[in-house]
Amino acid sequence: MQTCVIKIGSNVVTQENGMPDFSRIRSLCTQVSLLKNKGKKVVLVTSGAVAFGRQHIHLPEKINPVLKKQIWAANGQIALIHTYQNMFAELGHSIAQILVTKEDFRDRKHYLNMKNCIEGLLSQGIIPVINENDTVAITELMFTDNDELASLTAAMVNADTLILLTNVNGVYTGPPELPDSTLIQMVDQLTQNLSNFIQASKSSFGRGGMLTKLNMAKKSANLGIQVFIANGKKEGILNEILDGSAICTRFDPSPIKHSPKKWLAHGEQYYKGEIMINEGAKKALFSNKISSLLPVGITSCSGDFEKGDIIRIVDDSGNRIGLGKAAYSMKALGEKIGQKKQKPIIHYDYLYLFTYE
Ligand SMILES: Nc1ncnc2c1ncn2[C@@H]1O[C@H](COP(=O)(O)OP(=O)(O)O)[C@@H](O)[C@H]1O
Ligand SMILES: N[C@@H](CCC(=O)OP(=O)(O)O)C(=O)O
Repeated sequence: MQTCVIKIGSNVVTQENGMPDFSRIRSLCTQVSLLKNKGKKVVLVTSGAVAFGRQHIHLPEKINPVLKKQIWAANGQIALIHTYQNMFAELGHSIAQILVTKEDFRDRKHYLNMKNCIEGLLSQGIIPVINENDTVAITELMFTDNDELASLTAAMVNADTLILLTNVNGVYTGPPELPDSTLIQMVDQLTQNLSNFIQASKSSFGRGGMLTKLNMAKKSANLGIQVFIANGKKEGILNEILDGSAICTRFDPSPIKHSPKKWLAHGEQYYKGEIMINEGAKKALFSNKISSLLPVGITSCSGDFEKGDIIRIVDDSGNRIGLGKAAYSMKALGEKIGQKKQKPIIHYDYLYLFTYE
């Protein structure tokens, strides 16, 4: 482990009665500090703004639930980040707050700016502490939950490890509280689909539940990032993960993907246009040879994309094939469709095929 993104769930930073769990947060800060002292780079993604805010701000029942969440998050984020700031300061570390929305991952420029900032912080030994900007991120602008944000962050900073800390030891074969349920300790490419094991239940402050954790863990592992879903309430868990003794679920990583492909892997909700390709182009993309996508293999395009936007590729039956970064705009492509000897619309380095998943 060299660069690690650690996601701390709402139910890790709160007690069962919903009050902030300061001793747990202190323990995690101490554990992170130990990792840093061993030379590891650590990025934290922490939930808890809503849970912290709810403790201090009492709102009338009739207020719209979305507005309630915005108010609690806007208030609670202050206490949450101060808690981390004070506790890390006692351990001799500086932190930085980064609040993000999905929009920041959509645009390659925003994405690279954010990536540069986080890398800059890491190079100065500062711990980036990330949360979703819940005051602006509502409905379709929202990440599924912070597990998705953590997984996007791990891909962005080229982390080799992603740790999703929650209140159970990992993924079980049934409800974790039932004696028949067993912990799945290792997941790899050959492991059968686990989603049937997951119950819809989640913590009272959490959002996505175990299913998002599972999906995000699989996606990250496919990009070459090793993932652990582990119990953040367990004392010394980070050190146990580091020395291999943790009782948790580990997702074995596939070979590492090139960095732009990692950005694209999470881009399915962000694409701005779609291009349909013919059978010959499909064969070329899926062959063992490194192939960029050329206009000659394109039969039609739709949407409105500019150079640098993410575009989705479909085959002539409309099946989704992959995503890519447009090398030029939809307008420029319109004049080249079906023509030979034109510049690739998607360069191989910026092409992500869904077969990787
Ligand atoms: N098969 C399963 N294995 C493990 N946990 C499960 C499973 N099915 C449902 N869960 C529930 O998922 C919860 C964790 O998800 P969530 O509440 O979103 O956590 P967090 O707030 O840490 O993101 C656990 O507390 C557990 O009750
Ligand atoms: N941004 C929200 C986190 C929501 C969320 O994803 O919670 P969780 O499922 O516990 O990680 C907050 O800080 O309250």
